[in-house]
Amino acid sequence: MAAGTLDSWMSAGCSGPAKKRKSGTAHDDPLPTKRAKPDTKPKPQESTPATKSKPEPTPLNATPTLALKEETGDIFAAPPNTLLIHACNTDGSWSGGIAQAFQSRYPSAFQKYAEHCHEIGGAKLVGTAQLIPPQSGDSSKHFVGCLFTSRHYGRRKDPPAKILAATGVAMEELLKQVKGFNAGVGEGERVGEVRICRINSGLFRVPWGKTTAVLEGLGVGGEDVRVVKVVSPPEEEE
Ligand SMILES: Nc1ncnc2c1ncn2[C@@H]1O[C@H](COP(=O)(O)OP(=O)(O)OC[C@H]2O[C@H](OP(=O)(O)O)[C@H](O)[C@@H]2O)[C@@H](O)[C@H]1O
Repeated sequence: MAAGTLDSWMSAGCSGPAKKRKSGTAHDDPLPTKRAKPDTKPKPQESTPATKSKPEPTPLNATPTLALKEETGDIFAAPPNTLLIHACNTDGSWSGGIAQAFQSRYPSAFQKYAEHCHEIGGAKLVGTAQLIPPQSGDSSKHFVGCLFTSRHYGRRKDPPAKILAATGVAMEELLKQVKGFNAGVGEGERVGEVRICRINSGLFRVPWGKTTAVLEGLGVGGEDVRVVKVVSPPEEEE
């Protein structure tokens, strides 16, 4: 299922949500199905009846998109219930880059991730996400969000276009998982702040600006999460 979703997302140009794109990009939406209702109301002060051929302007904020707020600091120095997001391979390895730091801080979350990879594994996981709630054995009460953006790691990592396509659908899925999780627990247990590192830009070698464009193109109209903090160490400041 994930592969089909990913393929359709890629064929849509890898620059925003594929299936659920609403009215954010007017130029490639020639059939405004949402406005299919016949307009029976008389239009006051319509001077030229021939205005039908004129495209209706897309209302501002019709589809809110994900906002990224860049900050410098330590992503892990976060309040309880913060969700920390990073990019993962599907091989069950957090052995390099920031993933290694996740493994040492959240060994129980790592176990959940590794089990998930071994149970499902392979191509089926690419373009999906895993929300891991705080685990009692871990050092901080943080959620870990895994975006499966490449099947493998190292020299066998996926090419950038595929990683970017997987990133969009994986993030959409993660936001849905957050909404589902929040709906089932009390206020004190819900996901609070959401943080992400500059995913894909290190070992996966995808320029951060390309990932930013994908994430900022995601529609978040129905989601609990609309803002994500991008927290980077000082040496990455631009
Ligand atoms: N300790 C630290 N504290 C704070 N920020 C740190 C940091 N270390 C690195 N960063 C920054 O965090 C961003 C992402 O860079 P990364 O290279 O981590 O990840 P990526 O998303 O490109 O690639 C994912 C694959 O890397 C991993 O390692 P393995 O393949 O398992 O070996 C995974 O498992 C995946 O497979 C960049 O801004 C880094 O500067």
